[in-house]
Amino acid sequence: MGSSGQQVSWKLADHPTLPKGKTLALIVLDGWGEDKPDEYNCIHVAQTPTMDSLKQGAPEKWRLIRAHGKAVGLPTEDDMGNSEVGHNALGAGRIFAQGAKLVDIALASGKIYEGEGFKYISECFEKGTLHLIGLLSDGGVHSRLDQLQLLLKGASERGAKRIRVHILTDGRDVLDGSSVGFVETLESDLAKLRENGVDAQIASGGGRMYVTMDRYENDWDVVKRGWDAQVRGEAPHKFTNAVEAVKKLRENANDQYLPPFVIVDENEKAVGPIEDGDAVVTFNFRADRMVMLAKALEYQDFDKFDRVKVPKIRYAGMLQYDGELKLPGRYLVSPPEIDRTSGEYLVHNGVRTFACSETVKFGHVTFFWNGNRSGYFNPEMEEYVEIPSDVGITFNVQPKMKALEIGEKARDAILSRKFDQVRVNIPNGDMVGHTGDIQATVVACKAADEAVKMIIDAIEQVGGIYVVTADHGNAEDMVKRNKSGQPLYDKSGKLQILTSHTCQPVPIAIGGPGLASGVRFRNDVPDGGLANVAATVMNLHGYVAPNDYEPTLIEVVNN
Ligand SMILES: O=C(O)[C@H](O)COP(=O)(O)O
Ligand SMILES: [Mn+2]
Ligand SMILES: [Mn+2]
Repeated sequence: MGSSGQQVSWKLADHPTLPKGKTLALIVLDGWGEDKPDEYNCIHVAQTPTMDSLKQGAPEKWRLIRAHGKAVGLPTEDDMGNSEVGHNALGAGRIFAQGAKLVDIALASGKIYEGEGFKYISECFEKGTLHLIGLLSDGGVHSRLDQLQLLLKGASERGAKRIRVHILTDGRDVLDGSSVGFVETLESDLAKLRENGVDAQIASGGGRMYVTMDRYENDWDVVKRGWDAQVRGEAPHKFTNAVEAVKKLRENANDQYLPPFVIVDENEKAVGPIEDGDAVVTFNFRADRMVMLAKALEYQDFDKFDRVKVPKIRYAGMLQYDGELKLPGRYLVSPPEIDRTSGEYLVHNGVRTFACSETVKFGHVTFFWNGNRSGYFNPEMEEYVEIPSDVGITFNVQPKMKALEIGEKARDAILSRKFDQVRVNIPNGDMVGHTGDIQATVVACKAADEAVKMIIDAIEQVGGIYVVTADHGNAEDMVKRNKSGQPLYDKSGKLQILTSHTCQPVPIAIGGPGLASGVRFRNDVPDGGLANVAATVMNLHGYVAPNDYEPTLIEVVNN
């Protein structure tokens, strides 16, 4: 059954000319966009002979596709792409209105306050405190400040009398250093609420990569540090004012890595630990970096760290973060219903699938790829392999990450001939790009290129096909620029480093000895984007995609 309750016909039609049974490697380079060559384009600076040679195949075997804005279901063309929406589009073959947009719509119409989730938490407003936990920035990747502002206003108008905000500073989807301004804005909003008789304050905080927002269970200590501050009111740093806290802590760390702090009153008492009878909302719409906290808040049996205190709360996510685990059970906005993904179709049609990445991107080629569902569709047909990521480091100190190991696992899976599709995410360009370290990102891009070579070589050996693409840009531009493209400097003359993704298109290349002659990119889908890749891949497996999928990027010409 489909999620709409309709019977789904899983059988795919045979492609009129393309054969089945070719081993296909599907390589996603994370954070690998196309941009003009200059010294801040780390992909250009790095030695990337494999990707360079693929580019020689343009326009028939190499082209660019869109990976940001409306092409991936984001609200506007100014929204950069990200891994969630990118892998959702790649896997699902259709464009779904994504969390950012769904929350915008629910807030604008007021429907957010009419749903089960809000009713559930609002029953605590009379006696308890409303806690809002999430990423404080306007990055639009995991959360957005304006959505938090509307929620604060809406909740207070609907009876919340005591509100505590637990902030996570960004500097990863937005410029490092911007956290101070976001905290100032939030403080002035909370002051206005106080003037209107609502007891509203920031209660705790910390940098997103060090506090709370780990993903795919890479390092539970990150979540524990947040728990101690948010729930227990305990942290190594205590301040009476959040702006002062962030300014002070920034002396020794950047926004992403600020240590945890709590706000205390004049008696050194934490102003907002979470207590019995309180309501909690995690206001990020994106799933991956909220799932771990959601588990800690929701599960009775929980053994990932000692929570010490487990208050009886009413908890809702901004969205439901995991459709398979139904986590959390209560949420303010229904998530996009990403059903009938290409992975599910292909498994039903006998395509044996192998997927692999290292921990920090593992869920991208599994969970996001499969429409935000954890687990297998059919464990007999699929194998997902996770290579443990390094823990407790910033990736500029290990820019090669596990690219080689991912390449080896994919190579072995291809050579085993046990799989029809071998799918990987190679994280380097993105994870090192986010650190803002240009030299390290150059090393990262070279390592990613070497991993691609290893996989393509294996495909050569088995007579298979490769598809190489990316989920969004990052490493191809490491500086903030003005409208005419010139790098920007701050007041002290320092280059403004861009740690975030970009709005650039990404490459897609096809090839390999198994690619039937006459297969080439069509030139009648000039606006093609990530969502067009699924139908393309289905063709290369010998099938025609379902009618409602975005059109394939390839055609077969007689030669
Ligand atoms: O979560 C992150 O690391 C960033 O906010 C976005 O990066 P990703 O979309 O590539 O994961
Ligand atoms: Mn990504
Ligand atoms: Mn990223």
